[in-house]
Amino acid sequence: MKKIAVVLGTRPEAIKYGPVINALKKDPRFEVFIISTGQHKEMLDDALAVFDIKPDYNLKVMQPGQTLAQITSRITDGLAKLLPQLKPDALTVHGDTGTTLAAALSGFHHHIPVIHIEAGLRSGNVYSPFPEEGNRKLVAQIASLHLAPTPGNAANLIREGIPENRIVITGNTVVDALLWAIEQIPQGDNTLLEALHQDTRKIILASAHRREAWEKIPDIANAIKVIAERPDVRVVIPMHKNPIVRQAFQNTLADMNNVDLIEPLNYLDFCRLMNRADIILSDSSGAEEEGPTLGKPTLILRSLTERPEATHSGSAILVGNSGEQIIHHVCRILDNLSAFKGANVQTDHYGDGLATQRVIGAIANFFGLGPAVQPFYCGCEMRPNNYFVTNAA
Ligand SMILES: CC(=O)N[C@H]1[C@@H](OP(=O)(O)OP(=O)(O)OC[C@H]2O[C@@H](n3ccc(=O)[nH]c3=O)[C@H](O)[C@@H]2O)O[C@H](CO)[C@@H](O)[C@@H]1O
Repeated sequence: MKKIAVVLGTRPEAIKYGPVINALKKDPRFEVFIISTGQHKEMLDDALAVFDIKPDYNLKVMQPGQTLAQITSRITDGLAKLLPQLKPDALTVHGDTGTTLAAALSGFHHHIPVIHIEAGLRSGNVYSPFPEEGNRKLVAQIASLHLAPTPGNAANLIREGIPENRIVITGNTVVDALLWAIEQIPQGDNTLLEALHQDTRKIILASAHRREAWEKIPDIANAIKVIAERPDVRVVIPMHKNPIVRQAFQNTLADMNNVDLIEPLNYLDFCRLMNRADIILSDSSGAEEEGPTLGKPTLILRSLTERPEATHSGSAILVGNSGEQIIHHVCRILDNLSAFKGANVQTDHYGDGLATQRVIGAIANFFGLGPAVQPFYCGCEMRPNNYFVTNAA
């Protein structure tokens, strides 16, 4: 039996790891230790609870106003105490957060093979997103096994000199989490969600929270205000816990009666909300993957992305964060919704719901405990819809 240390610290890591942790726990070939760094606090615990997961260890690094240097040093320090006791055969990290980089570095320091899930995403600009692009590039240099969600992600790694036999294309486990979540029967009442299902207006799910967008959030909020003046729309904004983000939305939108400024939702309710939405307008990486998977017109509030599959096929569009562009694109899609719904929009850019199985298979194969895995192939290049491109004004 191989001992696997799973390290995570943020809400999106919990969501994307959820199905993987539960599958690893059921697999008799592995013994799993879940180590939370606590980089996000409440949001992480809420997301883990959805998958019924409790960390075995918590490094509790979160402190108000902490710097990247402090996060990194507290995590490496905490793991330096824990890893020699646990003696794992491998350490898994996910994506590109501060937790990801610090945990990978700790694995390296202790000569423990690092398995990188969601490897190979690249925006091409090391400072954008910051620090995530740098984090994932650095982890690629340390990892022993690279689990790339898409063929494009694998190609990025090969271009950087990572040996092909260390890369497996798995699909993204967020698709597995999402497909599972929308099948779940809602627990408890969410009166807003019930109301939205009865509401005949067009529902826009909007959010923005990225570090690089903080100073633009007032512009984004002003653009949403203009859009919300249309009588045929209702805008729902689950606000991130960050006070800068909340203040900017509240200052501009608190008085609008067709804008709902709400607290973050648990993952199951958030998936129901995405499923009800007619348009998703967001700078969240999760939304970039989840929106196109649900076949929703997804407008990305960024000027570059490390997830270009949906924008290449035309199922999503990069609108940047200038108010004028946001208003233009949202109104264009609002006025063409029936055409979008009738179009054969590609939904399998990021996965087919079998990524977890491939991730577990690839880890087993890495240890010689199972056969090689058949890679995920999304056919992105083969089936462009170009909905947004052909309909661009
Ligand atoms: C700061 C940070 O950690 N950023 C990372 C985060 O970005 P990302 O911007 O996606 O992070 P978010 O904190 O928005 O989390 C997104 C996830 O949370 C869910 N959700 C969102 C709102 C809500 O009210 N309830 C809820 O459950 C979404 O369905 C999604 O799965 O994850 C990405 C991987 O996916 C990484 O590339 C980013 O570096």
